[in-house]
Amino acid sequence: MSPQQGIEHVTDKRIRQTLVRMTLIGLAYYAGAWIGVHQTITPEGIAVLWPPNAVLLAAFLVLPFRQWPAVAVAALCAELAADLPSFPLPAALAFGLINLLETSVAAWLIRHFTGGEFSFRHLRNGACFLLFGPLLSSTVAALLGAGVYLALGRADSSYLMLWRLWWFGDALGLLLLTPLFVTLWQRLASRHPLRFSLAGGAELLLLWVATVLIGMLAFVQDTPTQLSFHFSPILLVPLGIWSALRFGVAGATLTVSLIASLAVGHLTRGIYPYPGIEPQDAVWVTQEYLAIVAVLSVGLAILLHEIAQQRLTLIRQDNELKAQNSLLEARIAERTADLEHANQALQQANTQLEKVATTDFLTGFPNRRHFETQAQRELNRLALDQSKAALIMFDLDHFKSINDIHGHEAGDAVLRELVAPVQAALRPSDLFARLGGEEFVILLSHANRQQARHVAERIRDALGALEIVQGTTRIHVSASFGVAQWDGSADLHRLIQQADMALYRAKGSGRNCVMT
Ligand SMILES: Nc1nc2c(ncn2[C@@H]2O[C@H](COP(=O)(O)OP(=O)(O)OP(=O)(O)O)[C@@H](O)[C@H]2O)c(=O)[nH]1
Repeated sequence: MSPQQGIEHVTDKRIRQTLVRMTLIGLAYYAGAWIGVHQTITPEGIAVLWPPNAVLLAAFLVLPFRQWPAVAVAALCAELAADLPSFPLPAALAFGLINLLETSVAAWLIRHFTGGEFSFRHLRNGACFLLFGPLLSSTVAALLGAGVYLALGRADSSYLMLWRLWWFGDALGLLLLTPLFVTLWQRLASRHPLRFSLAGGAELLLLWVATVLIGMLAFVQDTPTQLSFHFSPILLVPLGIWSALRFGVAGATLTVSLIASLAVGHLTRGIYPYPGIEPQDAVWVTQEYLAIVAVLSVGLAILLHEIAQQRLTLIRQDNELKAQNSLLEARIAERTADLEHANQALQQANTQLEKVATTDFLTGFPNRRHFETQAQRELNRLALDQSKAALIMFDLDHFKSINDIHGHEAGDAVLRELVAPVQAALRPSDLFARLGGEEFVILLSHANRQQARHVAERIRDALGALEIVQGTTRIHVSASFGVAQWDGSADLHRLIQQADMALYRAKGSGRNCVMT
């Protein structure tokens, strides 16, 4: 299908739809007018309710604005068809225009103040309908309609009486039938027009059977000789409430319509419900009664629907909130895990950094800086205890020659391998560090000069026995030692200086010896 053909197809479909709707509305309007004239007029000539305007208002409420002119034409034709046998053309035209004005103004105001798609599902919509429909538009239309009646010269009533007749009939028609038509229209247009369970159907049947039975008794003016119990129309109110509670707006509008048809059926046959009052007043009271039943039942149904909707919205919002909460919790857990991970990595990096900062990279033993910190702390502790300590410094002999002869790598290997025998000669509490180059230092806690000298000799022997294998070469080393006794007050640097001077003397005395 080409785009042009597509557009034509859509246009044809719209025209067809509009024509079908015009026909349906015209027929419904005509049927309403016929029922209004033939089925709702009491022997006193009072039209209890006027249905065609309810058809028109429902159409204006549910159809798009662009279809309003078609609706108006259909309604006008139907009005003329219904009126012309009994009224002259100008009067029929005037009635049609008044009805159109009443319903279109009401629909425009209702839709303007409710916004969006209209339905009897919100209290605001119900209130706007009540205000702008039966209360406002019908009142004003009745002023015009009564004027036309008076102008025709056929009425034997006063203008005020004619206005009241018109208003009550119109308003009651709108009140009882517009919610029914709108709700049924929307039900039929929806995907699931009828959703009924067997139990629900049975309950509805019971409700309507009860309504018919009570209605047959309630709208009859009984005399004391008939029944000792007076069936008042008030007995039907609980049934209206029942329908609202159990069957929503659709059920309530149908039940109210059933009650209305029972009431109207009796009134038109000259049977009046209220004992002791004039027939005309009984009609007024019945009209008021029907209006109250309609407002109560349909209003309650709308209120319940709105509460249920709000409950659903709350549940949905609550679920969304819960979902967002769990999402948030998951994110927080994720972030916390990330943070813990980062924290661990940071701690590892810190430990690594601290190790690098305090360790000699070649031997893996404390470096000078770390030794100085540790040793100073140890001396402070020993000073408090008034304990002894001694310091050994040793330096490999002719290390330069090892580097020169065997290479720097071999020199490194010597430095690495001497650590184990030195450590083996020490206690775990002794502090051993590489000061730099081929120079090492040892702090011996609780040791005097003599004990330190023994340790130094033990290390010297161990180093002398050390054989470092480099390929085919075997390297032997010796070291010179300087020992200093801590005097308990001198600081670490002075102690190192004294040991260094002793070491210097050892070097001067031919090396491979211990000097104190
Ligand atoms: N392989 C190697 N050599 C080092 C390292 N640190 C210092 N040296 C070398 O150690 C040597 C020290 O030489 P000197 O200070 O002359 O001392 P010596 O040759 O041991 O002579 P005396 O101490 O007087 O017996 C230098 O050649 C430095 O380059 C190191 O980490 N690895």
